[in-house]
Amino acid sequence: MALAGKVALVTGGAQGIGRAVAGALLQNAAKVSLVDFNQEAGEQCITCFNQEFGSDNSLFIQCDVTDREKLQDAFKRTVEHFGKLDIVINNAGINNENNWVKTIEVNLTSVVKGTYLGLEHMSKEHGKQGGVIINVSSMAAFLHSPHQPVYTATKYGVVGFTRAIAEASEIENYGVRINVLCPAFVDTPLLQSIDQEEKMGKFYKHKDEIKHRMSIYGVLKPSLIAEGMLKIINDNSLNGAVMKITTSKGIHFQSYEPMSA
Ligand SMILES: NC(=O)C1=CN([C@@H]2O[C@H](COP(=O)(O)OP(=O)(O)OC[C@H]3O[C@@H](n4cnc5c(N)ncnc54)[C@H](O)[C@@H]3O)[C@@H](O)[C@H]2O)C=CC1
Ligand SMILES: CCCCCC(=O)/C=C/[C@H]1[C@H](O)CC(=O)[C@@H]1CCCCCCC(=O)O
Repeated sequence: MALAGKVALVTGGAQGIGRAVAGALLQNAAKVSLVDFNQEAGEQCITCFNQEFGSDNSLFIQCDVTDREKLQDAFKRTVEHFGKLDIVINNAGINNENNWVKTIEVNLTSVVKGTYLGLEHMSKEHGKQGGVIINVSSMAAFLHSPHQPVYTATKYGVVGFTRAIAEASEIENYGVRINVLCPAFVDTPLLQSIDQEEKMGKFYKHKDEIKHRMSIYGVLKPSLIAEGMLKIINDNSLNGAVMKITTSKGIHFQSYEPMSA
């Protein structure tokens, strides 16, 4: 998919990985709608983007992705503003083992909802022109952490859901490619949650073990995740792909045994 003139919606786009991805899309002449609940970070981000890429190319929509009506409205406003939708990146995520219900809502339920909304606005089934959806999981879906059981569960869930719906898209000829990206540790504000007892809950006492893992595995730059994201968007052959990004192997793909039945 050539990026110039394409319209992307990025959840959690105001900071961290989402912001890096949005910046890379704008750099490649796409238009971007940032959907994020952090008003301050969103406004700050859009001010920078307007200065760097021109004021007609990005839009900030304040929205909590767990609010289904608001998320639906964010998709609608993006299409009204830019005239169409080509790319959806379901990236918003949190690390909160204390409020684990919220973690499931943000990291998994909202990704499912964002995928279905993406299909509603891009699938040939709905008379639209096709597109690409990328859901953000984590290497936690392959190397679980005893200190983040619910976060781990949501990231396993995102991989399973994405692979299954990608196959449905192929079978039903939706014209939408759906893939999942699994980064190892990335240098973003999310990592600060390790030092927050109110987020780590009873696993707070293990924070040094997580930090030890970080020192072993290293910490990636958000720009590398953006590079992986653009690779998925540009490669029209990818559907149901599970991209992993680690310091040891860089950008690579998980392979699976073909299903026998
Ligand atoms: N930073 C890391 O080490 C890794 C992050 N990931 C995943 O990457 C994704 C992005 O994470 P980061 O950029 O690191 O985090 P971050 O905390 O830096 O940014 C997340 C963004 O999502 C927004 N957000 C959170 N909850 C929201 C909600 N309910 N509604 C709307 N927006 C919401 C935040 O306001 C923030 O702008 C997440 O899904 C995370 O699980 C995956 C692997 C590693
Ligand atoms: C603590 C909040 C940030 C969580 C970031 C994330 O998604 C974490 C993943 C780690 C998981 O919780 C346990 C880990 O060790 C994960 C990172 C795994 C990196 C593996 C890299 C392997 C390699 O380099 O080959």
